[in-house]
Amino acid sequence: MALDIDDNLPDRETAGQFYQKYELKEVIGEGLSSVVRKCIEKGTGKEFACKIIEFNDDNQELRDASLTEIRILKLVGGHPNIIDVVASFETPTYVFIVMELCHNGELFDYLTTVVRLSEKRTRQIMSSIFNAVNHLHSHRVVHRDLKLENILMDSNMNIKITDFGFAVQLGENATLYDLFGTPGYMSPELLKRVQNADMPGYGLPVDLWACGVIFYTLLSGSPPFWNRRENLMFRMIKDGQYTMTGAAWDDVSETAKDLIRHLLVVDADERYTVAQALQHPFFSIERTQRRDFVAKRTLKAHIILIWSINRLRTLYYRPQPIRGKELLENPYRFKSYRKMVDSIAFLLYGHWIKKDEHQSQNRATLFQTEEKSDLVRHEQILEQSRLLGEQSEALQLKRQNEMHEKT
Ligand SMILES: Nc1ncnc2c1ncn2[C@@H]1O[C@H](COP(=O)(O)OP(=O)(O)OP(=O)(O)O)[C@@H](O)[C@H]1O
Repeated sequence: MALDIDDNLPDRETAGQFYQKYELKEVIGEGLSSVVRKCIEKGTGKEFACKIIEFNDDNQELRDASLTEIRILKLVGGHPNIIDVVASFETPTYVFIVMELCHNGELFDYLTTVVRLSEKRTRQIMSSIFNAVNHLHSHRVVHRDLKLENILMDSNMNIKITDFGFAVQLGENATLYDLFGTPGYMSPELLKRVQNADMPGYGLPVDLWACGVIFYTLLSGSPPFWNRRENLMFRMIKDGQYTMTGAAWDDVSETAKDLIRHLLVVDADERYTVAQALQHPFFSIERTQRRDFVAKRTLKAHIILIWSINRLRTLYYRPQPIRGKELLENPYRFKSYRKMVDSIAFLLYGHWIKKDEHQSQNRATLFQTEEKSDLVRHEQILEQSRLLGEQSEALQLKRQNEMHEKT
């Protein structure tokens, strides 16, 4: 939603240099320490995003951090999966970072609309993320805040890593000690170090842990580590306590799960590096599919294809019988009902719930949500269930009629 663009705009006198070149437009995002607005380059009419960081005399730390962010962005710029910075401006009270504009927003919002992604789409996204991380790590830059909200999508749905506010460039053999990041994505070694000064520092592997969390969340629609009580969630992280069971994982390949297991490894020395992740068979599936023409294999593929089409057709005309008792015990077993339960849960809670046997996790509460079970919601739920029920009955009837016509 576009906010009033005259609210809290940096004044034109102090930020004259910026205003000579750009015109600020509506707010498109907000962080803890910044506001991001759309802006137009006056000479060309091109659209960009502008991150505006405001600080006062008491907050020189924020100013220094913003300047480090710009330095790092310029150092790693030019990679197709890292946000491009086109200009930056400093005044005594503001820093402006002008970046390419990502029209399709955050990966987080995209995932919220589709609930979870196919393995194929996840492969494309994770490949882009790992390629970007590979580029960062080749410069010894550790991002420290990789998460779904910091991964943007441009107008072609290409992935762009952004928000380098916590990023640092490590010296040779240097390690880090401070608490930076977002709770659900923090690595065990970072948490252990913060709680115990005798523990060694942390480094590049924290980004691979965060990649594991993102990977897991894309495939299942829920985060691997979640508990309403943060200290319990931190315990789960430190123990590497997560599962890949439940309906969401049924059709995920062993290859994908194997890569997740190599990323969510508590011991940072045992965890995959980004180079190892990129070499994993999960990413060679598409490469191996592009093989040379072999007549026997092609014939076999065609036979399987025809068999599958016939099977699908049979399934369509003869829908799987739904037994009442089974439906009551495990509605998720039936695809048609899975969607209905999801929609009702979404209306009730205002966010997606995790569908595993414990019913204990949900993705969005990790990023704060409130239960929205007021009267209006209940009305909506009843209406939604009624409509879904009608739709399902109508579909069954239609199929039966089609069956009759065919026989
Ligand atoms: N280039 C861009 N194109 C489109 N939207 C953007 C762009 N850059 C940032 N945003 C939006 O603005 C939000 C805040 O930006 P960013 O994460 O860089 O700010 P921040 O102050 O560092 O945030 P945080 O407090 O989460 O660390 C992003 O999550 C995104 O929704």
